[in-house]
Amino acid sequence: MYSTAFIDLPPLQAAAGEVHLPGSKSISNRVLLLAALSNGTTTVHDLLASDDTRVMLDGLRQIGCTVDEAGSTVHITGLGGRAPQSPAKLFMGNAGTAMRPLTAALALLGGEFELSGVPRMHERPIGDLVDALRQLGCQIDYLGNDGYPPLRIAHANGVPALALAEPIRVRGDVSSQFLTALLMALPLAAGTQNIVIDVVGELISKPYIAITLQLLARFGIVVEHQNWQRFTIAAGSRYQSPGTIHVEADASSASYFIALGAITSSAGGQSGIKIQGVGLDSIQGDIRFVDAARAMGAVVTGGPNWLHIQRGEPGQGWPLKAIDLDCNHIPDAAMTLAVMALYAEGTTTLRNIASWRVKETDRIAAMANELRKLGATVEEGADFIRVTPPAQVQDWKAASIHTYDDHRVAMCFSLAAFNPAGLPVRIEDPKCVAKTFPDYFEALFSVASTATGHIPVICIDGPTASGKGTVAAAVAQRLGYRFLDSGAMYRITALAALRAGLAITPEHEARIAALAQTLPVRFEGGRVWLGSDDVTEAIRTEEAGMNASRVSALPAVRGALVDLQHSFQRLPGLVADGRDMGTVIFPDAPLKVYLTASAACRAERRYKQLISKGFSASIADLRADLEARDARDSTRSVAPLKPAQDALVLDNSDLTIEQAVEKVLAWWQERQPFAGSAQG
Ligand SMILES: Nc1ncnc2c1ncn2[C@@H]1O[C@H](COP(=O)(O)OP(=O)(O)O)[C@@H](O)[C@H]1O
Ligand SMILES: Nc1ccn([C@@H]2O[C@H](COP(=O)(O)OP(=O)(O)O)[C@@H](O)[C@H]2O)c(=O)n1
Repeated sequence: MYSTAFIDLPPLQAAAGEVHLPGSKSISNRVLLLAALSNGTTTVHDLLASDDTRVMLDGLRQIGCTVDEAGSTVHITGLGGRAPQSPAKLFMGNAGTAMRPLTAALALLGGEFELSGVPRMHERPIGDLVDALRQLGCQIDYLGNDGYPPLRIAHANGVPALALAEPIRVRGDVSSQFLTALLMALPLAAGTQNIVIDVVGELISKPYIAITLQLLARFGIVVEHQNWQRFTIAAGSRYQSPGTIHVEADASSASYFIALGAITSSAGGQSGIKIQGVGLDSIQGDIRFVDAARAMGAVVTGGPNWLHIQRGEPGQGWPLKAIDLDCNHIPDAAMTLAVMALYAEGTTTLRNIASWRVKETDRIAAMANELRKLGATVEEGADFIRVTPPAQVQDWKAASIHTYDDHRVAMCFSLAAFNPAGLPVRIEDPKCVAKTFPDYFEALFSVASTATGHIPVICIDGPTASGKGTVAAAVAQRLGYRFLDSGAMYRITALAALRAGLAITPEHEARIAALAQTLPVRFEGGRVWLGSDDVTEAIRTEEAGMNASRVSALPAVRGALVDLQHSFQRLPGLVADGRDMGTVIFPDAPLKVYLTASAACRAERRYKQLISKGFSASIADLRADLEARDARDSTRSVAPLKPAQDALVLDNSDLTIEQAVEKVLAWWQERQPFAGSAQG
């Protein structure tokens, strides 16, 4: 996940490959509860890992279900007719998909329970559900405000006799979750008679009730409905685990990759985007986004658990066709259409989207603002948005996209990075995607590509102990860029040579170079690996530094390490530190910094660094060593240490680390084209 203040997407050109999307939240929590109510053990694959599924799992453990977790696979042994463990106090966080169905299920299972959540949960209504349960004869008390959690289910002496002869009435026009809760709980009470639920008022969010019914069927419960107003659970219904169940990937999350396939040409010999985990027969309402994408020109094929998307042929599906669509059935995914409209010929109108105004943010206003920043012409109304793309390539603008703490704004605007003007796009507060898709940008980068020249590189070169490594790593972290510690390559090569019994001398140049060419080096989680050896500490000694300096003077070794260093230039960008990053390895880098400090200052820094790690050291010796190393690095014939002609020199003798980092970031920011950046 990118937890940076912003992420700059370089201009992207193509996309191809396969993505696995996280599981749907609605399906995940329903499946967990149904498994808990069933007989036998259910293996749930591809469960979404999120706060909301966490509270459900914890709650189920508390009431006596056995839950074994192994990554995204969870094994749950349900109650299967047993009484739940009670009394229990359950904390539901802010998960409506846990609070409501558990309240109904526990009321019908018997026992004494208190259910509470975060303060915001205590402001979310549950009165309509409690009214329906009380109507049945359940004893439920509010512990705070009437109509809201926290609440107590007071069935210590078992479930009271339930009034099932008459239809149970529940309101359907506030939240469909109340009906879902009853539909999942009432099969527990099905005896010799049918159970009937009548919806009062027009039922909203029918696609979510459809998900509930589909999943109930997987767990052996058949529910008939008449026009979504009357639901009948058959007499004798009994929960039965299906054994194994896969949680579908989130269909709303799929919309970004469907759009990606629709607007990009293929790359690297691969053709189109393949989405794993959700298919054309998905039970989620947002799968209908596929129809809209097809109407705009996308070529979509699919099977039971996958989708494949390709851009249409020029003149047929590309550029995209503008559409005029009622989006009431796909409110969340429709935001993606508003960004696809940037790649369409003509004006796209998305109608019947009033609900956008009351979501995470006022989504109509947000989309209109940000689309305009990119150069589009946008008209907005109470319940529609109309988007006309920039007229000419030169009318596109480089924009810093404000994301309003709305995951969907962040994800859909990333698609603007494929603009024909070749402009980068800044996405502010990228971590807001964590709500449904924490690794969204990683997934995007795994399939998107661009010319290497478009991937920005910041070079930080300089003498030993000037703070290059420290500053470069901090700059990389702040920008969400990758980090190349090129010195480590030489340190590892020297270590590998010595371990292979090769003294570091010119006679061994060819053999050491051959070794460097196939160096089995990996950088993972802050550790450095040489084959299966963790060499993180071994390469950091002063001796290892000296050996690195010697090995780095061998031209063939330098040549052998070029490709390895170039391979670090990947999306979204790179910060590289060393001696010749700006002069030799990345000569076209848009920012080169030559970081230096006085010899006295550097000797002292190194001294402190070594002492703090528990090594003994002498300042005088260190200074002599570093001056010797500077001399060798500066006078060697190949790639000597010197500032690149276009490097900005930063003497940080009198700066703190933070000041040096800020200076480099300020220089970087000056080079960015974003207008109106909030965080620049
Ligand atoms: N501006 C600075 N002021 C004070 N100490 C610094 C500064 N920059 C770096 N240091 C410290 O100096 C030491 C050497 O820095 P390092 O990044 O390892 O240098 P290099 O990669 O150039 O050899 C580290 O302990 C670091 O914390
Ligand atoms: N791009 C690079 C990086 C390091 N090196 C060599 O590798 C040695 C160790 O590099 P380093 O960056 O890890 O060393 P320090 O600057 O941290 O002491 C340096 O003394 C250089 O001789 C190089 O020649 N070219």
